[in-house]
Amino acid sequence: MNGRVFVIGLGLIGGSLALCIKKQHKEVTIKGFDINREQARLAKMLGVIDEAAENIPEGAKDADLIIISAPVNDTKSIIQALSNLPLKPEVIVTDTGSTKVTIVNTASILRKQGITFIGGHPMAGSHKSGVSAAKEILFENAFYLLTPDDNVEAVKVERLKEWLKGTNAKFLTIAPSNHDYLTGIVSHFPHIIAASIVRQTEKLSESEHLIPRLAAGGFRDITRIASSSPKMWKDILLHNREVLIELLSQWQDEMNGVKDLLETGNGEEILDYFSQAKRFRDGLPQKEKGAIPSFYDLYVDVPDYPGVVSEVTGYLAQEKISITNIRILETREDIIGVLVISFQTEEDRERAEKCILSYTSFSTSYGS
Ligand SMILES: NC(=O)C1=CN([C@@H]2O[C@H](COP(=O)(O)OP(=O)(O)OC[C@H]3O[C@@H](n4cnc5c(N)ncnc54)[C@H](O)[C@@H]3O)[C@@H](O)[C@H]2O)C=CC1
Ligand SMILES: O=C(O)C(=O)Cc1ccc(O)cc1
Repeated sequence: MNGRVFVIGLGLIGGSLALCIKKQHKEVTIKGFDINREQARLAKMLGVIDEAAENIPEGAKDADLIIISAPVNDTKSIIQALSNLPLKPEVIVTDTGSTKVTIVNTASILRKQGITFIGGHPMAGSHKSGVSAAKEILFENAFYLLTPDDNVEAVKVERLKEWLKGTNAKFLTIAPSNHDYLTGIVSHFPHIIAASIVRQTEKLSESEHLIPRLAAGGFRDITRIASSSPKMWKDILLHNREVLIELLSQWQDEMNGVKDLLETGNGEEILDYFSQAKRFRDGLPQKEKGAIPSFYDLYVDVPDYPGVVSEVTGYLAQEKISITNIRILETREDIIGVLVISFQTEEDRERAEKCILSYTSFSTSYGS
């Protein structure tokens, strides 16, 4: 496709979408604007956008596609600002916000002026923020939820999907309220729980100084998302209050149930509690990237001798397999047990496994 794209909010998601669009549609010109001039400057320097706009009116006036990728409350104000501007009549305006009801309602102001707004939410990301974390592979295989109104022509939705084809995401159309309910369950609520576990641990560590050093492995896995942008999550919680309040009530009942199990000390029921959780967790589709994306992790059981980590990464480098992350699961402090190496694609993980098995006798697995 040819034309002009304007991205407002040049962070992780806006930057990644700009990269995807440029990869697929080489002829387009991508302009960007960020309220934080440093992010805009960085976006231009990294080649994420072609030009930085001075302000929203300048970037919006001749755009064929406008993508708003700011925190959800700022998205509301940006929609309001766009509604006061002369836009191309055929422009498509979309957003990437993690909530949809409030945003889609706010966008009725654009619809009244004959401007097409299609709510969007690419359900992949990370706890990192900012354009420097942007990558064109971020949305590969992830769900990309779209919430067009009934009066949006199907051809416009198809055009938006064509613009976003380079994401290699799976598009799914859904009603805004259903969106907020479902993402409340699988994405927003887990963020509250992760933050609450970290906060409880922080309080307890005031009197137990060993806690931060012991908080490895599972603690880090379950709390990774507590390192996400506080501003972004403040906005999301405020937009999805009702759903989250209901989920919190259910969670409190769930926790009271666990407390009862502990008080009665019924081993059979405790076993059943964990077994049922394991059954559902193990049954989740592994190839699917959900709201909480998994990277393609390879677990390598390594013996503990000096240089074992660089030995493994050296083999991968020889075969030109890039890794996105590497960490050590410690079974005992200072003793390497398992290396967890993350890859961007499933294919890279498979190649890496073959490579490690051919050079070493270490055992490997995909975890689950
Ligand atoms: N981080 C994630 O994993 C995901 C985030 N989202 C949603 O996408 C949106 C963007 O998130 P990220 O890119 O992660 O955040 P980010 O923090 O990396 O980037 C947001 C950018 O928007 C800019 N911004 C804020 N107000 C602005 C305004 N009025 N005008 C222009 N720029 C403005 C900020 O300066 C920042 O550079 C949010 O609505 C978020 O809920 C959706 C999917 C995943
Ligand atoms: O880092 C993670 O695992 C996330 O949870 C990413 C994420 C954040 C917000 C979304 O709306 C969708 C995905």
